[in-house]
Amino acid sequence: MDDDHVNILVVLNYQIPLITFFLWKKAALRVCADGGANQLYDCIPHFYPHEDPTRIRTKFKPDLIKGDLDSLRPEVKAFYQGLGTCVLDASYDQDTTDLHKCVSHVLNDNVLSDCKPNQMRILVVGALGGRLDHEFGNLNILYSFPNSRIILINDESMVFLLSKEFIHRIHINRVNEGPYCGLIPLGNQAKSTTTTGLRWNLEGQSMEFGGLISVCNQLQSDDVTVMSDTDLIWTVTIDKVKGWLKESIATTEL
Ligand SMILES: Nc1ncnc2c1ncn2[C@@H]1O[C@H](COP(=O)(O)OP(=O)(O)OP(=O)(O)O)[C@@H](O)[C@H]1O
Ligand SMILES: Cc1ncc(C[n+]2csc(CCO)c2C)c(N)n1
Repeated sequence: MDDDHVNILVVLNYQIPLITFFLWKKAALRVCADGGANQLYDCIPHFYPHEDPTRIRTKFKPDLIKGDLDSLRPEVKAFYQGLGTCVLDASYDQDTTDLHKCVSHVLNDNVLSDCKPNQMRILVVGALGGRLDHEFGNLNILYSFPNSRIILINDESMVFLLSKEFIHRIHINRVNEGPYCGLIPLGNQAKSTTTTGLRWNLEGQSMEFGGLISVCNQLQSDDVTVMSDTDLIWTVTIDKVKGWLKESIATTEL
């Protein structure tokens, strides 16, 4: 997380993980996808039970709410608009998800002056573990914007796409990440994948659903390399005790 990229946080309409508070501090822009704003509004006072709810909600003000706005509650919209949050209605589009609308806006509409799309890292919370159709929609975002840096993240896992165009060298921050990982050929057969740095490396094998897919693999090095003829989903677990999660709420300045 600590490199040259500009972090953009997108909050979805599902349980807000603890790591959100750590990512909030690191983000240059905070976006809620439609009902993601309800989640934020509702959960903040629970995370900070000793604080005045309005004061603490004001501290966690999103910059933007975008979507078809069929989930955003009127009092939540009014509250954040009153604080200056920009609310964008894209209800004319019923073919793409609210997450798609947010990511497309962030990448294409010059939301951060001086920051080009290739400098951005979009961190999405609330994408994993909920409704399965939404979860597939959320994974589909990785395939819809394959040349962008988009990470789905919760307190258990982080997930991103490895494009077949590159040989990937993934640096593992072992304080926060591991020990488990997976390489998933979602959608297509991967005819040949080669890895290093894993307990069960692939050596040119084929992977496909119904046959071999690499789940419950383990990290064995601080650097993992992956080369494949097909885009692959990479996922790695997040250590629940150390690192980011420990820092998450405790160090948030109020
Ligand atoms: N249960 C869930 N599990 C995982 N992701 C979810 C879930 N519910 C919503 N999301 C994500 O949050 C975004 C905003 O959801 P919201 O409930 O506001 O709208 P929706 O009408 O259900 O979704 P959409 O308009 O995108 O179809 C969705 O685009 C999706 O990415
Ligand atoms: C084949 C097909 N399946 C589902 C939808 C519906 N849909 C997809 S994304 C979305 C959310 C809009 O915010 C809705 C309603 C569609 N349009 N086309």
